Amino acid sequence: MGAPVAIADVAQAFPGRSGERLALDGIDLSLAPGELVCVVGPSGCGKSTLLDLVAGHTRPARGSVAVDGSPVTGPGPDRVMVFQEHALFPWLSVADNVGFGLKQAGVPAAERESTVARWLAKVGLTDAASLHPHQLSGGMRQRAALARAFAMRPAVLLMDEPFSALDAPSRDRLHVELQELWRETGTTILFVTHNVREAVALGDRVIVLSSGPGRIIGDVRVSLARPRVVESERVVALAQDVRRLLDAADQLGIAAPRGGEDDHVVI
Ligand SMILES: Nc1ncnc2c1ncn2[C@@H]1O[C@H](COP(=O)(O)OP(=O)(O)OP(=O)(O)O)[C@@H](O)[C@H]1O
Repeated sequence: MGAPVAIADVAQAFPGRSGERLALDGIDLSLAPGELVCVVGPSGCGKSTLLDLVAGHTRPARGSVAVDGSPVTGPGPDRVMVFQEHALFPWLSVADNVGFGLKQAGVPAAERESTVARWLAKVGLTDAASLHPHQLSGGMRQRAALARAFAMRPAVLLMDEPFSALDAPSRDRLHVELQELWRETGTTILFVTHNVREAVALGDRVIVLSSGPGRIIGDVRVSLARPRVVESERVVALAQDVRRLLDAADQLGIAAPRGGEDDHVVI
């Protein structure tokens, strides 16, 4: 079996005003088993495009994407995505949402029930099992989405800015909870964010992307003790180093994060 994620010389292009426009170029990235890798970069640098390629929603214009040694040719239950918007089904209870993927995968009812109960307990939603998504807070909804994703035991969990819409206290709590769930399950995670501190707080590595087209300009190993929080002094210091990388790329004209309102990268 190969690396959980192996991306080799990938480019992706989309139709632009004057022909094809490169969104990603020369992307080489491998994740080790159980690694939590964060990808950070300015708005439009291709972070979601990268996740879509691993999820199999799109095929690369060039290069290859493989998961556990098999080329990605389309979506599959081995790759589960968690989005900024929770994407829970509003007409299903929390328990049925968490069990939805298991049901689709043909897991027998008894096993499904015990798996759902276990995951609801892990994310602290046992008492909310019969509620519907509109009855939950934003943090509870994202915890339900996490439970649904982890319950599938994916080879790779793909996370696209899952906590960006939350208030700071909920986000901080979920940072710690995610690190606990990740440690306990050994899941390989590819986590996309525009928040540099979040990337440093969560990642074993932080992959820094430039934009226009998205290229890897940094691969920063983070070896601080866990669980980490975004306010920790050492996280803030390392986030500043990453930010300097982005600024240097900007000055060299190979990235486009400008300080100011339009700069989507936050620290
Ligand atoms: N389906 C598509 N058709 C045309 N262009 C696209 C498509 N998807 C993405 N793009 C373009 O590719 C580039 C990268 O987009 P992508 O959404 O991956 O960036 P991002 O880093 O995730 O941005 P953000 O942080 O704002 O979510 C952008 O210029 C975007 O306009």
